[in-house]
Amino acid sequence: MQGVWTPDQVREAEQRLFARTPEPAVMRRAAHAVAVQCARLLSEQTGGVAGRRVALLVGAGNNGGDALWAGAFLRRRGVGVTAVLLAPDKAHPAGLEGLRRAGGRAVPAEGAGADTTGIGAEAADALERADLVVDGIVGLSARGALRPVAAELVRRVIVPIVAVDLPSGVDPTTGAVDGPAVSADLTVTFGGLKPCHVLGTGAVRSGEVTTVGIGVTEELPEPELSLLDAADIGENWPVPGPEDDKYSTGVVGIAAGSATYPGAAVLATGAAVRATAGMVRYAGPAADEVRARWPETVATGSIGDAGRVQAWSVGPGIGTGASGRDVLRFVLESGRPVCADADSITILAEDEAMWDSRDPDAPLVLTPHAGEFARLSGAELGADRVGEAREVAARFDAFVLLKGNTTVIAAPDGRVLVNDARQAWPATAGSGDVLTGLIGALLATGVEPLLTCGYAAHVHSLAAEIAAHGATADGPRSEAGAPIGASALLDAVPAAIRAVRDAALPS
Ligand SMILES: NC(=O)C1=CN([C@@H]2O[C@H](COP(=O)(O)OP(=O)(O)OC[C@H]3O[C@@H](n4cnc5c(N)ncnc54)[C@H](O)[C@@H]3O)[C@@H](O)[C@H]2O)[C@@H](O)CC1
Ligand SMILES: Nc1ncnc2c1ncn2[C@@H]1O[C@H](COP(=O)(O)OP(=O)(O)O)[C@@H](O)[C@H]1O
Ligand SMILES: [K+]
Repeated sequence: MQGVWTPDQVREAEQRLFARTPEPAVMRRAAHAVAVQCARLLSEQTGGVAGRRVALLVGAGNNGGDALWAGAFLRRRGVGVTAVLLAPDKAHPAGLEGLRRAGGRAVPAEGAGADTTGIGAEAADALERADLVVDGIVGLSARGALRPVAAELVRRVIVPIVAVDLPSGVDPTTGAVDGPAVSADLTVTFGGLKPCHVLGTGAVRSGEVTTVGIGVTEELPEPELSLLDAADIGENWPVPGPEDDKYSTGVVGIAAGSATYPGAAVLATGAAVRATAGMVRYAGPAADEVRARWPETVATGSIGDAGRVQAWSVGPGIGTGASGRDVLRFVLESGRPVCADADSITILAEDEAMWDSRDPDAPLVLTPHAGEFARLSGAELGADRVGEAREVAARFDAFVLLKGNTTVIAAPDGRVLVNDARQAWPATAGSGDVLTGLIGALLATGVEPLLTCGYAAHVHSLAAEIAAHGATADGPRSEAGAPIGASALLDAVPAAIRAVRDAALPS
């Protein structure tokens, strides 16, 4: 499990560190780590370090200070370093002095010989000749997108960019980008990951992320968010043991689909069949279709005849009319853990009385996409997906899995897990039905709901990736991949489970 800390948590940890280690020494540690990574990248990209050229984009604060000190370290390794100062009067004085002492030079971003964009001739020249650019424009104190001059400098860069702490222009707390921003090849961050490295567009803009401790890590509190590793999941994915039978490994009920939408039933049921070893019961109007596709399922036309289950997945394709409401009421009253998806979320959002059916002691998982989330919360989803998911989870005393490229999972007690898909292949109709089936199956085996959602989201996105890139049985793995449908995603679920379980094997 990897922790993610908010900018405020990191700042407070830094203050505790400064009581032991003076601030300039901490900054030099941070800058040295940036320089080491720059040298590595220069070496990989150009075959050497000495004699190469680096341009530093330097803003008004300590982030710019880090970049200037990193430039001083690089200068000592024979790199030609030019700092392009966005705010020459405010550039970190000690860093600037350090760079100059080491033989580096500094030029204003808006200097003499400016063209119509306002960029000075020396700054333009430094960028044109650079083998690598360091982004020290703004760090933890960033607000909003890059301002015009910084945006113009960044637009001109055609070589790899190393971001100091985070890619400038990305919101540190939400990962949102609402205008020009840096796209880094590598981000060197300090103390621990911040939300912008793992959420939304920020995760993409960060490129490869390297975390260096610089003494801050030891001072950090409990993380604000966590990411699960494949090994965490593989180690705990429920598989049958010698004493198990089909009941002890969990019986899940799937209440999904309708005459109009039998596919939702087939996909959700199939996911449950593939996720865990126990038994899958299906109840609903698509019983014939489900039986035909999944003969191992115990299928019935009516929810009242479904039989005993340890958890329910309800919602995909049930409709929001009277029959859908009856089905939802039945599972909420069952006292079993419930994963409520799709139409059942819409019903819960519209009909306050439906909540009265809920057994308050049974965990409820809600799996909205952005539109369904807006119905629940009462407003369009904003940039702060973590904050909003946490708020809705607390309000409804439910586990909320907010879907998207980055899936945010919030527990009612405030814990948050994040799954970054790092690709978008699951963005296909019916893939949510597969996720519902995975979650129900894990809940039935007794996995704790927050972890259930984390495991399911990870395996779901990994299955999509495996399917898109070609499972081994289909031939050689493709680097580029191709679009998939939800059925292909479902077919790749066992391969994804095998991959996470293999990741947990002792090496
Ligand atoms: N406190 C310390 O000594 C340490 C700080 N560190 C560095 O310091 C950074 C934080 O430094 P600061 O708090 O001084 O602030 P930043 O360097 O993040 O920001 C500086 C200033 O940039 C301006 N700014 C905000 N948004 C902008 C935008 N969109 N475009 C252009 N300018 C914008 C603001 O006026 C802000 O005060 C960290 O990200 C890290 O890189 C590291 O050196 C570790 C130690
Ligand atoms: N751009 C994307 N990148 C990665 N995953 C995505 C993206 N868009 C959607 N997903 C995932 O695909 C699934 C879609 O679910 P949902 O919207 O309920 O679809 P449906 O109702 O058609 O089954 C969710 O697991 C979601 O997290
Ligand atoms: K930066």
